[in-house]
Amino acid sequence: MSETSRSQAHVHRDPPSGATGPVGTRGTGVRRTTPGVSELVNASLPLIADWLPSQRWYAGKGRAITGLTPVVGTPLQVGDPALLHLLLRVEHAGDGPAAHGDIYQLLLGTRSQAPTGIGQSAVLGRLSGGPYDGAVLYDAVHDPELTGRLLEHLATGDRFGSLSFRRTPGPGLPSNLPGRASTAEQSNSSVIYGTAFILKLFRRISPGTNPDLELSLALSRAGSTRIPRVAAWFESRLERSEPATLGLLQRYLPDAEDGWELALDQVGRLKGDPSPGNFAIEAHRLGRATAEVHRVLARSMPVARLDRAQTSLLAGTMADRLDSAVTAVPGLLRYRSALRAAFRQLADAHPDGLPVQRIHGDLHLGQAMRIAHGWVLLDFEGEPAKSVAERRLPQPALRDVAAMLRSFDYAAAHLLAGAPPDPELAHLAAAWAARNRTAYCAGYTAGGGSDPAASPELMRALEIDKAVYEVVYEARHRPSWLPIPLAAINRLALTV
Ligand SMILES: Nc1ncnc2c1ncn2[C@@H]1O[C@H](COP(=O)(O)OP(=O)(O)O)[C@@H](O)[C@H]1O
Ligand SMILES: O=P(O)(O)O[C@H]1O[C@H](CO)[C@@H](O[C@H]2O[C@H](CO)[C@@H](O)[C@H](O)[C@H]2O)[C@H](O)[C@H]1O
Repeated sequence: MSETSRSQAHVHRDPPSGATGPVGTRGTGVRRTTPGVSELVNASLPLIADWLPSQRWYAGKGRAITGLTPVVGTPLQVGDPALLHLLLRVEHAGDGPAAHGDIYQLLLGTRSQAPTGIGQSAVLGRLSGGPYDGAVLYDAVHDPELTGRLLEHLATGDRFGSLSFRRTPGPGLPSNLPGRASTAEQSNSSVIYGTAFILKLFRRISPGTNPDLELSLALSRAGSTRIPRVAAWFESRLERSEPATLGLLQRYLPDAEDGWELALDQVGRLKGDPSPGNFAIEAHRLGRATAEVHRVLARSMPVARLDRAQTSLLAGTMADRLDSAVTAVPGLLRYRSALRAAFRQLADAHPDGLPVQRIHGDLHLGQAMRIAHGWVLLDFEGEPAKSVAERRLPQPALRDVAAMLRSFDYAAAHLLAGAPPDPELAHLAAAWAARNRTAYCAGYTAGGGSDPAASPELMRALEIDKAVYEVVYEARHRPSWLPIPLAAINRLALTV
């Protein structure tokens, strides 16, 4: 923590409310306070406060931490190394009086010496005081022995106080695989077990079932092969609310190729290759796969029809999101009236309302993996910036289509980024994006999805809404990428 935030933060050193028994209490649901857990948690808090803001998955960047309060601390292994599972409430300067901060999931390892090969960024520091005085505290995601422990708990369906590990029916899970931390750029943290499984540890925790688990389970249960099969998950009761999903174990796809990487490779070939590959065939297949997933979701989860007033409300939500984005990124102000007009036109174009259903919610090329039998979709969590309640609302299925169209645009724009202006290359990149966007929409329609071309006002509003989200996302996480969605906003505003 910086000196400023350290002086403002108050660290609550009360024992975590759910501190549960040592490993010996597994399976019994018995809760008793383990001697030393609260001392370990308390000794960890100052190190956590320093380390948290630099984590990619930490959503409070730019806001000073004003409080850290342990919610539940569960020792999953004692000794050297020890493994502590911690749910921690983080409060920030500027949180309104009704806000209760954000809850984060931490898996903390302690050892007398840091594990070999662990990167500096995974080490929080040396503990001072408490039962592990002098031991190194680190992010246990990077310790294969300790992540192996988690797989054992998932395999046996253990329970530790409020932590429950749950398996789906089917073949048993191996319990002796060490886990390695994934190096993918992501919003959470993942651990890969051999070539068999991948465990996503959700970092910012909300009460209730995470949409990624909810939708992946619905698709798995419906027999869909368009997602990696769900094998297990774990959850915890937070205060008195329904259990919050903490981790999701799915089949790992070891030979899968990431759609974003494939697209960048194809776009890169536009630079001077006389016979660039034809990605449009893949874009078409991806459109079909998206439609297939939508059809299964529409069969297995609730669908509805927004009436006229609700459609206007949907357009109003987009306008509200634009207004907050303008506050965060004032460069959007000059487009505001054109974009608001596009949202009004969406409502006017659909006087009879719109069909809605559960959707992916944050679809892009990086969420699509190409395996031998075709495309598989990942990460049904929705946009990380939205509340879980918002992410669970049924939406027009074309929202996912519009999001993927933005991704083709991103891949093309990536080719031009940072290079001197080259009108010929810009033309080739724009043509690449247009070709693949068209192929994706054609595949979506051929796969039984509703034809995007039949709803131009809706598609434009959805694409604008996504680009507005991206402007804020890039300003916050990757400022050098901000010109990509801003250029799209400029282009879309000119069509209104
Ligand atoms: N089942 C899987 N098989 C292979 N790779 C995967 C699998 N699930 C995720 N990945 C890899 O991990 C990355 C991040 O996963 P994702 O679910 O999108 O996490 P996050 O929600 O944290 O962004 C993906 O882009 C992909 O490269
Ligand atoms: O995959 P996440 O759930 O972490 O999604 C977030 O990060 C994405 C970037 O990794 C971001 O996607 C944006 O950048 C992509 C290229 O990196 C591009 O293909 C997408 O179209 C664009 O939206 C996503 O918006 C964000 O929620």
